[in-house]
Amino acid sequence: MTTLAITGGQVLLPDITVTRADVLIDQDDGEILEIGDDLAADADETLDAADSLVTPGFVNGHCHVAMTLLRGYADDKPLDAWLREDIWPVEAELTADTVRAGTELGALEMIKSGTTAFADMYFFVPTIAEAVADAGLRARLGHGVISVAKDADAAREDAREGLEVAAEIDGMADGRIASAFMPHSLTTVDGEYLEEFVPQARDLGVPIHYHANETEDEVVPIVEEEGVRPLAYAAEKGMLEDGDFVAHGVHVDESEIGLLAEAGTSVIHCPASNMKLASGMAPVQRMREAGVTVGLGTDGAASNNDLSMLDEARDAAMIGKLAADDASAVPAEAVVEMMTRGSAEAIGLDTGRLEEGAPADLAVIDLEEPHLTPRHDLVSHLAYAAAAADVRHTVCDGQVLMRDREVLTLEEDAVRARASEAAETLVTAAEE
Ligand SMILES: CSC[C@H]1O[C@@H](n2cnc3c(O)ncnc32)[C@H](O)[C@@H]1O
Ligand SMILES: [Zn+2]
Repeated sequence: MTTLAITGGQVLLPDITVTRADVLIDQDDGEILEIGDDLAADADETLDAADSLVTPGFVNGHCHVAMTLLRGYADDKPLDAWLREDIWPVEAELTADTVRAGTELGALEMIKSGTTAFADMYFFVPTIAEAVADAGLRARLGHGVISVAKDADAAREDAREGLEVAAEIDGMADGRIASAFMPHSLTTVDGEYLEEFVPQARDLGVPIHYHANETEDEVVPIVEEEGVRPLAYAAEKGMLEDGDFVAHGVHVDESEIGLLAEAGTSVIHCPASNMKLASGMAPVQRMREAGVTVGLGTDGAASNNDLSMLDEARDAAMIGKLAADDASAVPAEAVVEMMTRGSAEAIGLDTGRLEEGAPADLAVIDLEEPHLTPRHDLVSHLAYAAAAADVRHTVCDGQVLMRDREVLTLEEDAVRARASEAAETLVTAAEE
């Protein structure tokens, strides 16, 4: 057995308390062996965590990782115009090569900001899976299915690809990669395709993930055409079951919150994207009080504009208070839970907690910074004050992905150069 000890740190435990301890890891199994005192002596390798906080690796519950290529490409528009006028035309020019470059850039950014697992909906998913496997991260991936503006054959082919990809990649990278069936949203995939393909996804045993209730513009047509709220419609289509997870859940009413809680379908809250696209404020406090599992996600880098879960945590706490008109709503403990165990449970990956027997996915945050001084409350610092640049080390599945701010699984300069070139190629192709 090869072991790794994280020594001298303060450790964030599953009950969101912090204790002084070392963490001993079995690198062969990728599991935490022990959390306790003086564990360095027996370890083959150590990572110094003095003056640092050892947290579970952050879990980004909803992303479009290769959209790093479109960071800063189109800003300051609402969702529908942004997608139709800017994003979808350029995404039509994506290739496996450009998606690989964008995924590597996103993986680099995630590792540098302490994220060890994420859920992702995009195109060229087998290529994304390979890049994720090589970067050493954990992910649940799926092909984003869209039927609008396609003829029936093309729409059915796209949905079939969603299922085939889910079957192909599930379990890749020694189980670090899982899959899901991912219809883009309830308004961009026609009901007939949901009726045909959702049961097939159930047969495959994968969860369903989709954008839901993100804007009012998405709610109104479903109410008008189907006579029910979107999540009641989703339930009718068999898309609201235990293990399923929706992105956004901004415009949900009490009846829909009840449906989510009853079904065991989770919500991934994406506060930065919701603010930037002016989509609205999700009722996070109400959903949590009703028993809905709420995770946190960045959405793509084109609507955020970064993939830092630490930024997302602060945004979630701030907007959660504003939405509830209550400064005690969505407190630090809640967002720290949401960015770790909450997202992990929502997307169905076994991670997000530091305890014996848990997967060894963690981040070490350097506390020796002016903005993290003094140290009254490290949970408060994680929610409100820590930033991506404070992450010193990142470990996933027992493997060190970043040591002393140097990423070991990706060559940073080369990744940035390839991504810049791919972004240029993509935008040029879209303009021709
Ligand atoms: C079909 S793959 C995923 C698809 O989703 C688009 N997208 C990015 N951000 C959002 C968002 O906030 N709401 C809805 N759709 C979004 C992305 O550009 C891809 O086309
Ligand atoms: Zn999204």
